[in-house]
Amino acid sequence: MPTVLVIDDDPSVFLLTRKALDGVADIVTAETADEGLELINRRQFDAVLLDIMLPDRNGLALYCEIKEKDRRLPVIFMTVEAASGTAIEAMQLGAFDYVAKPLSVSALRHLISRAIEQRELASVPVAIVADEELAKESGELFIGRSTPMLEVFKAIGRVSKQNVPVLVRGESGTGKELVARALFQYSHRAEGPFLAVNCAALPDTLLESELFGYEKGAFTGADSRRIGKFEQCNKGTLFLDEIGDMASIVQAKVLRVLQDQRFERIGGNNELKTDVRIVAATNRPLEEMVSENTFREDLLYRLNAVTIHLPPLRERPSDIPMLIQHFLSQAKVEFNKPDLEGASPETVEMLKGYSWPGNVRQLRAVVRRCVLDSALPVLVPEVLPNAIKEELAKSATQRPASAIDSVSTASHGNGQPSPTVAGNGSSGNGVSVAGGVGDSASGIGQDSAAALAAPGGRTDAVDGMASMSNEMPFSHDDSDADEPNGLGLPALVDNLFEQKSTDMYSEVIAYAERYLLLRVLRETEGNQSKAAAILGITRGKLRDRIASYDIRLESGVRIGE
Ligand SMILES: Nc1ncnc2c1ncn2[C@@H]1O[C@H](COP(=O)(O)OP(=O)(O)OP(=O)(O)O)[C@@H](O)[C@H]1O
Repeated sequence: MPTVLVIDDDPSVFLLTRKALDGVADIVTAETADEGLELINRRQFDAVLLDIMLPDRNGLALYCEIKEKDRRLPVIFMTVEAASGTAIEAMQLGAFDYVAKPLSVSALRHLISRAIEQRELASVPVAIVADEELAKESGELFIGRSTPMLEVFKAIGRVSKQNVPVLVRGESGTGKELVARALFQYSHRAEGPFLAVNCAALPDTLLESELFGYEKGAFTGADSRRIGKFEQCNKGTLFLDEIGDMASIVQAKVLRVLQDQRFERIGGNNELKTDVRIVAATNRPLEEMVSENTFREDLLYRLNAVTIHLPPLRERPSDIPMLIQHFLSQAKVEFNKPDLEGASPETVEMLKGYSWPGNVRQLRAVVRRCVLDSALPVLVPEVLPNAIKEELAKSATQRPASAIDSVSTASHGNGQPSPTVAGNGSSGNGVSVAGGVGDSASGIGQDSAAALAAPGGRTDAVDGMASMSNEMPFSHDDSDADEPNGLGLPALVDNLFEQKSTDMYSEVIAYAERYLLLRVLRETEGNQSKAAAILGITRGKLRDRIASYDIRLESGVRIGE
């Protein structure tokens, strides 16, 4: 049974708490701060109920001492005070909750049960570590290690130094503006300006003057000449977000800039020249809009010479742990939460399982909200928004049990392990580069892309998460008789004794290794990159091990004869 420490000099509180927690937890009591601290030094508690006004010390001061000993211990403050100041201070310090006396039995029972439950959930090692150092070095990182994101990074590398317009497509919140910034940062124009205009945010006439400027007297209210973004951005990069929302008159003018880099200010006769690279973004079906005559076909052809597609987050769940770590680390620094340790394995699993309709922007918002809401140093599932819990609960009831076991993996026709097996249904071809841009310039290859996304240390925590989320190999129950299920280990050892083996060590290790490889490859649906990440070995080493155990990635992951 869990144990709750109640520190209060009012014996009636002991009685009440005992009644409230009957059958839920044992109670240990202390009447002074010193007595309470001494008990905490001697033994483990699952929650503390702490009075603010103690005879020998202020409860808030004692709270800080308790946290030094055990920062995961949930502490609930009690007070008779009506002033809001202490409540605010207590919550700022990271108290689990704050209740006013007189206490209600049922509310107290509920609150302490919740604290005990969270303490239990938070008592596991964190799956993802919130790392202040990462936040300091990361700045505006563009994160991704999934195959489609590596394709995006490679495409940025291929085209960033080419002076061509780029069209970035993808759902809202997938990082289209980050692509535009990366294209700018890795271009010859990096010393020039980068300006962004959201075409959907401005009415048509305002957008036109924003982009092209106007002369004094061009229209009522134009008291002086105004320089537009195309002029301001000379020798730089202009990001036109939501280009599908641009009115046709503005489309025509933008087309002219794209064709010969010339334009006039509104109300002006002088033809002006500018040298601007345009990166445009949209989530709208521009081809359909062309057939409906709401978007100019010639502008679409000009813009989509190079197109970069950003995949939605649900198609690249392997990026989620790294993104969580990035946002957690940032929030830890920004919200000044030095005690924040990270996210529990269950929380990470839940975040990985959600569909993220708002993509990375939504994930960022959720992580930040959780950091703000969490009273414990470890983010546990309880702090997740209801929308996530509800969706996961719904999909858990709908998922057929057999789905978990089905492994379908691509392979080369020759039956050899495929070096690039695509998991989770994503094509791995997130980027299409058309016309005018050769393959020669490859500024950001796989390695630099990973470096761009993942400064040192980050992957360890992510790998730690992945391996923790798996079952222990030898307890895995696998009914397929052709494959080792780990359960035969004791029998194997017995057998080897019987045979008077002189090579028991390598035989047992080989058995365990084969089982482990198979289990992890099943888990990743044959995706070797993911498997290598989970195992904490390089892909080369994994390929080598797969070959040496003759594991074939065919319609299922199998170990050969
Ligand atoms: N891969 C990523 N790594 C780190 N942060 C990301 C990533 N993708 C998106 N973000 C963050 O998510 C938020 C939304 O990104 P961004 O504004 O680039 O999306 P968008 O696709 O342009 O959205 P919209 O279409 O709504 O304008 C930003 O805070 C951005 O920094």
